[in-house]
Amino acid sequence: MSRAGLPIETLPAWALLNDVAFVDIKVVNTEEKGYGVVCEKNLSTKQDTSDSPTLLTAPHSLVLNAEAVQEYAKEDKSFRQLLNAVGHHSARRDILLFLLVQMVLASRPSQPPVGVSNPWTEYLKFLTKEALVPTLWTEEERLLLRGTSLNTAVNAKISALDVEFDAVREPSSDIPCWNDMFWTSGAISFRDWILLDALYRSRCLELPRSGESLVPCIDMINHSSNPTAYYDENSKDEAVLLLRPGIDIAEGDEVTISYGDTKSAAEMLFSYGFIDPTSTAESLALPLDAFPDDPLARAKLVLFGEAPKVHVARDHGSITWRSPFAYLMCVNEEDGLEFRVLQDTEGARQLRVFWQDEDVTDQKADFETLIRAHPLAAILRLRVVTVVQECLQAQLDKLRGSALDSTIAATNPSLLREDCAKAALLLRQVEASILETGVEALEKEASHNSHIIRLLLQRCSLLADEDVVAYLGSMETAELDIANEEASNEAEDFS
Ligand SMILES: C[S@@+](CC[C@H](N)C(=O)[O-])C[C@H]1O[C@@H](n2cnc3c(N)ncnc32)[C@H](O)[C@@H]1O
Repeated sequence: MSRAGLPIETLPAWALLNDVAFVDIKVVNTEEKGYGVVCEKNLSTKQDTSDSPTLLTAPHSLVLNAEAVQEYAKEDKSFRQLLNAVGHHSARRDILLFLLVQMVLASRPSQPPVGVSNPWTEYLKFLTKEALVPTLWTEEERLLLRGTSLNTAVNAKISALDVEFDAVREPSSDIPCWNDMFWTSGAISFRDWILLDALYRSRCLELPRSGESLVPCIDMINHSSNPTAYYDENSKDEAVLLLRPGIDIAEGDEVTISYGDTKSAAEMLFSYGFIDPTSTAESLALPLDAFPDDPLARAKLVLFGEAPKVHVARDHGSITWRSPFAYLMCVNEEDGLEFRVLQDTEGARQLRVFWQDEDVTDQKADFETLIRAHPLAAILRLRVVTVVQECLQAQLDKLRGSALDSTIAATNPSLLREDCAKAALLLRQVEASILETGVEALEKEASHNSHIIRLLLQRCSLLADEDVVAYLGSMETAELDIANEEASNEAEDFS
């Protein structure tokens, strides 16, 4: 759907009409970040201990959240029909449906109306440049993400959006005007739905009282790791932009906020379409597969209830990791794990998990603590460390095995936008570096753990236990293989 655009120079007039107040700041076209906000005079909060100066105020009536969507629906019959047919699923989906209606209105000013115009219909015309989030990358560009933690996530998101678009389209066929838009004229496409999702994700704010919301004009503020401003809601429920304390900002300087200082490079690229190397937390999340030969794998996955992951983070060079599922994955019946299906008082069947005969269903994500009292705790922990290490190593191998140069060489360069290639390269470098440090740290942790186990076993004469000996034996063989490999690599070093 082609959306009409409005020049940014007309935003002050829109703001005036809709009670949005800009104080000493204005929206400009920046070089690389699309629109942004700059100061119109020098401002300082260095000396002043009074309240932070307000730079922008937007009335509560313009804050677009789930509640506001319900209010708009009261005024607009065709939107209400659409919302009742396919909405009330989540705040996000309701807001996307509202934006869809505004997008239709903005693109078909002379056609028979679907929906009622409101300030958002015009405001959308200022947002013509979409964030380059990977769901909007071409298929060729998405190949640049192979081997990164985003590869599966982006493809899964596109599939989920496809399912969601169908769920929106199907019931709308019973409403004549929407049947025409979605089916007969085909004016609304899947691409439009992807665009709306990207727009929402890259501009959504978390307000203290209104929750997940879009706020016109405050969504023009770009991100920095050294932000000069922050947003909030005041006592009149207006959304406000405030200068941070202890800030000196000169006329012409950009005013920035933080989009989240704990977001990883992959999360920043996924949600906002850029990676700021100075501000991303050094972390990544990888999917973790259950053991294919584990007879309890299905029960463990059902009980766990969310996609199993390994989270790795690096802070000042040292690695921390977290993977609640890895702990559940590494315990079995012989260790004291048991699944039972129990019937509650209303007759519903529930999957419960028992550890050492105790119902620990409520602690399913904390087997790290539960295993501590087990006589073979050190061995269980070693299993987990090995699983996590293998997960990181497999990801590193994937990343190295899909080098960016060869992907670019195999693709028609005119099909790749420079910004996408640059962002993919940066993501690959960041993730490879974290994975390398992670694999090294986990190797050390595994070898330290097996050393401790050996000492413990010697002390307890547990070496008689055949299973333990066999397990340690296989660990040792693997370690020996690595050592031999290293020795043969060294032999090629003629220096
Ligand atoms: C909330 S909007 C900010 C206004 C936006 N620049 C515009 O033109 O409408 C967020 C988008 O701005 C861009 N952006 C914000 N901060 C950035 C930064 N530090 N570097 C590059 N792009 C940035 C990204 O495209 C991001 O998805």
